[in-house]
Amino acid sequence: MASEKEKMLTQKPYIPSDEELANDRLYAQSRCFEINSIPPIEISKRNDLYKELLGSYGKKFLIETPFHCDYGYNIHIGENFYSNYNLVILDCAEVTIGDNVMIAPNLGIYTAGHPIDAENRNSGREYAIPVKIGNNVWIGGHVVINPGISIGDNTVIGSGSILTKDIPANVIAAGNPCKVIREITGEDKKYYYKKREL
Ligand SMILES: CC(=O)SCCNC(=O)CCNC(=O)[C@H](O)C(C)(C)COP(=O)(O)OP(=O)(O)OC[C@H]1O[C@@H](n2cnc3c(N)ncnc32)[C@H](O)[C@@H]1OP(=O)(O)O
Repeated sequence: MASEKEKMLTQKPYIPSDEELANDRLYAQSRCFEINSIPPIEISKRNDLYKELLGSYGKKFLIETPFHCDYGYNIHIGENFYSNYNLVILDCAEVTIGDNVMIAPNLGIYTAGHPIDAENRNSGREYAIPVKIGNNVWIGGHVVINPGISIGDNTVIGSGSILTKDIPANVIAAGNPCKVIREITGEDKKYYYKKREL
């Protein structure tokens, strides 16, 4: 019979209070506590702990603190990753982040959820669906990414957005719910912000 962890990792409903999963979370929470307690000047010590926690990572990354996650081993970040303060990743399923991704403060990536029906929900089961962020994506502050969402390459997500559906490549998307505002074109190469020329 599949363990609760196997169920979690294969997108089946699972019981998160299971002992193996509770121990895995305790390990990750303890690592996050250590990471968040390290003075910013000791950045290489902090990065060594991130490397022990994360599933995979590129040669260059900077994840400001505080940082919080559930398991760590389900998080895969590409080359040249930057996250500002207070990144929260509920990585019950895999969270795959491409190369050259920049994240503003207070992003929540939530792979997990609970059944809508109260009786099912009270049974203690939850589910987790992977999240995927492409290459060269910039995500503004105070964004929430729901379970199962993917964001295409080169896309910009506006501050305060709630992602309930996949967002394609090469667009600006924003709002609650997050929708495409416009495509990014060659014209954008001329400016850095609202017709301010580079
Ligand atoms: C890595 C870091 O730490 S970054 C530091 C943190 N910085 C941020 O979080 C800033 C994020 N920036 C934004 O959200 C910006 O609004 C951007 C980059 C997404 C868009 O900027 P612009 O291309 O200049 O878009 P522009 O201002 O022309 O807006 C176009 C339309 O989209 C709307 N819009 C733009 N941003 C958002 C948003 N975040 N939420 C909802 N609507 C938005 C505008 O109101 C406008 O609507 P209208 O056509 O009805 O008037």
